[in-house]
Amino acid sequence: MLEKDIERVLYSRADIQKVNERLGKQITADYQGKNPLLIGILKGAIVFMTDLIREIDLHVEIDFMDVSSYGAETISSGEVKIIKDLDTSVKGRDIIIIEDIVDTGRTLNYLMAILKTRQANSIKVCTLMDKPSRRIIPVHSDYVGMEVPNEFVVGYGLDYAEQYRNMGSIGVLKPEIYSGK
Ligand SMILES: O=P(O)(O)OC[C@H]1O[C@H](OP(=O)(O)OP(=O)(O)O)[C@H](O)[C@@H]1O
Ligand code: HPA
Ligand SMILES: [Mg+2]
Repeated sequence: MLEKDIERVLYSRADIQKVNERLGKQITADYQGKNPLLIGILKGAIVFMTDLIREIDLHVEIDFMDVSSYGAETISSGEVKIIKDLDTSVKGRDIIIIEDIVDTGRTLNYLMAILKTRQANSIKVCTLMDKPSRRIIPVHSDYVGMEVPNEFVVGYGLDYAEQYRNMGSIGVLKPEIYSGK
């Protein structure tokens, strides 16, 4: 039903699962003997994060932050604010920020600036998708699932006007969806 609004599927559920397995193995290898704190960035990262953590064969903890810059538009307003802060102290912890997508880089840049002041032992970033063609602020991601073209993508946690987060695949919407038909 949801996929009828999709013009082009970029990644199927099976494609995404393979990416999650690869990222999970990398993180498992890199954090041997550690107990990383995975910080999911609401709301987009939740679907990815729930699948990714089950591919990590380590003791991990999870927490969430909501730092929002987009309204119902597909273009960023440029404004970033904290909607929900962490419940856990990151002092001395090895933290991994979990994002669904890095687009302009504004959200990640803001998050890094905040988290760097909190004395974590290490800070790394794992993003399912990277859209480097849209970057406004240079940011570094340590684990990247896939690079996506300069198109607005939905599904697997990513929304258009809060819809399509529950679609299993990732794709590009038909233009008529934006024009309200
Ligand atoms: O690199 P940027 O241009 O900052 O864009 C990336 C951010 O935008 C989206 O979140 P959004 O603010 O839409 O909130 P949501 O996750 O609740 O949809 C996405 O989940 C990233 O957090
Ligand atoms: N889709 C959904 N949400 C987003 C995107 C995107 O391509 N880029 C930044 N937030
Ligand atoms: Mg959004």
